[in-house]
Amino acid sequence: MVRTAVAFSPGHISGYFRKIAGESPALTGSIGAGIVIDEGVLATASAAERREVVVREVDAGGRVRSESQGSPPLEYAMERLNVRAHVETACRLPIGAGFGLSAAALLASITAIDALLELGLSRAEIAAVAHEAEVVHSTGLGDVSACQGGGIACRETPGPGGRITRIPSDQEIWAVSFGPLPTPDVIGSAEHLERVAAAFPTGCPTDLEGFFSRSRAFAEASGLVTADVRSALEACDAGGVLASMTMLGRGVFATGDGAREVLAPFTEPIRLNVAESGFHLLEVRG
Ligand SMILES: Nc1ncnc2c1ncn2[C@@H]1O[C@H](COP(=O)(O)OP(=O)(O)O)[C@@H](O)[C@H]1O
Ligand SMILES: CC(C)(COP(=O)(O)O)[C@@H](O)C(=O)O
Repeated sequence: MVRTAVAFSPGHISGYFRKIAGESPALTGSIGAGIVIDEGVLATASAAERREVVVREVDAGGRVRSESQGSPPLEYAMERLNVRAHVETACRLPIGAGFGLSAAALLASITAIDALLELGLSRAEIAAVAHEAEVVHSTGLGDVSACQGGGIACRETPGPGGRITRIPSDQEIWAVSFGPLPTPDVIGSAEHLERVAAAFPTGCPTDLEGFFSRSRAFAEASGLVTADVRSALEACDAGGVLASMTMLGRGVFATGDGAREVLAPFTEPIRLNVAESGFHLLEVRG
């Protein structure tokens, strides 16, 4: 039997963020808040002579919807660790749509590689490599920080070692995705970042409602709302449903009575729960 290690990381819907630029990738990141979600990325690592990554998007029944080879941030992380491995990732949520899957893929894959090759990395070391890969590849700023634990996470200082407060919640979250919004296009643009910084709300939320109101105010002031997102937000407003835009994706997330019904006419809503915990190893076989 081939020896494999399997790990999971939750994804993260960012509600609002502000880039904090530091002198190195480790000191660069974002502050802001988001929901760590129970859907994310499952990574399976096995021994290989080269660095190989297979990325799969699967449906609710586990059937493969799309398959591709390679993941630049993940290959960067393997290079940084000076290891070779074959990694397969699987996710049910769409990639690039603001569900923090690049960070989840990194955290799950590095955790699996660490177990497979018995590298002895601590959680903080896994998060540090994942965060550096995100920053270097402009695929995220605060998702790795958030996905170290569960809840509605408010990041008060940048980087995976930063100060984070977490509020647990058993409220259902409903999300729709109209397609990707490439993260590098936004966080690599000085103009976008300036507007995003000016839109940043003050203080950390103390409950889900406070998180939604801050997220929505940010989305409106950020200039990032697209026409399809606008239509869904207006429908939520008309139905008295708390909602905002998935940062950074062309999507909407909502909560409370009627959220699913209001979003259903747009495209199939996805049901999510607030995660209870962060990335973790599931098993080592063989
Ligand atoms: N499930 C995954 N497995 C491997 N790599 C991934 C995965 N999801 C995202 N990535 C990497 O991250 C890049 C997209 O990053 P980004 O636009 O930030 O997506 P997201 O919003 O889902 O985090 C992809 O091109 C790929 O290199
Ligand atoms: C919003 C974003 C910069 C990107 O998030 P995603 O597109 O999901 O990778 C996130 O990392 C954050 O700092 O809040």
